[in-house]
Amino acid sequence: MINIVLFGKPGAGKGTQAEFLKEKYNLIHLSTGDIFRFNMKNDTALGKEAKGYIDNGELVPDSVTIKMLQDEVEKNMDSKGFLFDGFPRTIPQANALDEFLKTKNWEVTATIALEADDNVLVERILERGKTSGRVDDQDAEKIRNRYEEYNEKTAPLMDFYRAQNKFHAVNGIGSIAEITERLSAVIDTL
Ligand SMILES: Nc1ncnc2c1ncn2[C@@H]1O[C@H](COP(=O)(O)OP(=O)(O)O)[C@@H](O)[C@H]1O
Repeated sequence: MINIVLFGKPGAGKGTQAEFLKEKYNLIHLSTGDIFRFNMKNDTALGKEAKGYIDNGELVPDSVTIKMLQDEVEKNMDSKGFLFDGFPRTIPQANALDEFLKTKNWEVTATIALEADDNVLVERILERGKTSGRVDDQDAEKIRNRYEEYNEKTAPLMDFYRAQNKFHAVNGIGSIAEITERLSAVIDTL
């Protein structure tokens, strides 16, 4: 069982890299952002609840997100491991994940951060916004809000995982293939 948390600011490339890593290591990719967007598109109760927060670049409340994530893990109990993308994003989420995995006799194996400069990331998001249809990708103020949420609520997770000796960082600037190689180099040591 190998459980990897992909970590990084909005636009860092977590989703792009997860697509390659899940094939290479035979992991289930759980992207909370993708799950929320799927629910919004299908207008489910969960989608309706999350939409206001997401469109404004705010985090969805922990209670909603934690429950959703646990349900997705439960649906994939026969997997060889998970690639968590966009979760945890707060300290309460990280604690909930640890406790939940413990009930299965599992744990977070490692957290790997994709690092890149804010200016590069904002450019990437605006570029993605031209085609993604994501409301939260198209407006500079909403993007700024996501960075504020990240700095305030998500950045403290680096110390949380460092304290457990589970934090690794790789340079997120380069070609997609180069970055997959850098991530793989870390995963291969686990
Ligand atoms: N773990 C989470 N906790 C709370 N809200 C979340 C979480 N994951 C995703 N969301 C919501 O979904 C939005 C989009 O998520 P995602 O696609 O992962 O964003 P990004 O490209 O900004 O990293 C977030 O801005 C937030 O509103």
